[in-house]
Amino acid sequence: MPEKKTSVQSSKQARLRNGKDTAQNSLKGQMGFSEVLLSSPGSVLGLVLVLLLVYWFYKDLNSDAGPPGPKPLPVLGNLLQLNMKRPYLTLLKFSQQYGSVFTVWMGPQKVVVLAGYKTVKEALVNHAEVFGDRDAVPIFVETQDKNCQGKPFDTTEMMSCAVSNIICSLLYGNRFQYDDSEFTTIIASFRRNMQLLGSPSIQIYNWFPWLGRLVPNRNEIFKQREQNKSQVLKFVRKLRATLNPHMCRGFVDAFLVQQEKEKGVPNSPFHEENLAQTVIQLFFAGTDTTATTLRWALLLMAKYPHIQDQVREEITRLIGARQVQVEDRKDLPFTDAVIHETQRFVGIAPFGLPHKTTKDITFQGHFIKKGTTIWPFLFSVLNDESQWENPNSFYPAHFLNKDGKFKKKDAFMPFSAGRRVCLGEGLARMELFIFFVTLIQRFRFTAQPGVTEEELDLTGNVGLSRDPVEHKLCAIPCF
Ligand code: HEM
Repeated sequence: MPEKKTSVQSSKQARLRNGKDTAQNSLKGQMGFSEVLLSSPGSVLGLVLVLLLVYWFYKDLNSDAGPPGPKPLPVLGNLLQLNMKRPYLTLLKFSQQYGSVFTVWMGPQKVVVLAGYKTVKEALVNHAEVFGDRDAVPIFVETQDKNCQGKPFDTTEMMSCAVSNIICSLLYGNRFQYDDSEFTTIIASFRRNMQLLGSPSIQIYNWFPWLGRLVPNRNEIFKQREQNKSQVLKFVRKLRATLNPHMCRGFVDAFLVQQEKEKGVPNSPFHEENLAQTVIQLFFAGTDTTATTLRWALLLMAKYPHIQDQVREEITRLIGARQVQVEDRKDLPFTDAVIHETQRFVGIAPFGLPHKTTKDITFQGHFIKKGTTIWPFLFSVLNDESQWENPNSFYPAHFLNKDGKFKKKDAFMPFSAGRRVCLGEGLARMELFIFFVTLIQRFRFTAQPGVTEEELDLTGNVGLSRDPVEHKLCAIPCF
């Protein structure tokens, strides 16, 4: 495959990813800490009082030894230096300044950030035990208890429904029609929760959990969580009523069968609360990540139609119109490379999830205390210049050798690595392949009329994950 066709230099994207965007873009893109607080005037007075009260508590913020980093302010830490809409850009700049192991203070919370492939791999794989604990995220802890016919459409709902149905099949042994109001209500409620969880005010809440009810989105999350839980328990009741222990329809059935066996066992984990939480977590972890990656993939295909043509040509040549199977992956190296490059390029989970050290460790010459919050900075691994030829471009050739065969890359870590590697990696990879091939087999994706390919925006918004900015695409049937 000619290199010219697969290397797409997106200079605007490159500047953004390097944190050197124009003044105009950074003004547009930045939402400062103070702006977020002032958007909720009722909380300002309370916040000032609380800040004064806790000042003495954090006054020795600077005295803790550990990896270097930008100088923090008392209580606020480094928040004022942080681009709240694109925090990964600030962290990339810090990593250039302070090296691959550095400290930032997210308000009063000390975070050690691990940046770049070599460092993240050394920590998560070579020291898997020490860096393998999950750190608690306050908002998670507290809430634990069409047919478009070529017309422009927002890909969000369609993708969420398709991917959620996979999780529904695994959990309930059942999938839903896209117009089933029970299903669309669940999807809408989960999506709203995802938006709230990724909102700047909830990020601030996670650093200052004592703000509690002053953060309005937190209260809505609690309400949504309760709704999600009662919806899940409603499904569980239906499944319990028709349970056949000899024919499990899905995870919930298997759980209920085990619950029956453990009746009377003290402290058995097989109780209703655990079941509801597990189902909710699998929905959260398994829907939005995969659906958003697929939305990015289609957006990239609309942006770079010559790459889309190459994918379709390969699919048509090798599997034609028949239904794709997982085993076809090995025969579709270019398609596989495009999917991998999509995941690398978009870095859907820029910071992974927080980890915590299980004991004191001296890592790359820096002392890190037991119990320190660790951020494996996956975005920096997926953009590490020492590992990727064109880190700032959408360049499927990253995953192809000179003969056009698929080439594995160790620095491909969108699912993280080590003890806490994504539980759903195998499922997600399967879903991405089957959905992507099926969609490209049947439709040509383009920008909506009046929007040029150049105008399709690849900037992305970071909440809980890195989402594409709102956009519409056209899906034109290929036959
Ligand atoms: C493109 C899709 C996906 C991406 C990019 C992704 C990425 C990640 C990442 C970066 C983590 C954090 C790992 C760490 O802490 O080091 C994670 C954790 C997790 N993921 Fe995924 N994920 C995806 C899909 C899924 C799916 C489909 C499921 C389930 C069905 C799932 C379930 C989980 C769970 C349960 C965890 C927590 C594991 C733990 O705490 O040990 N993920 N994922």
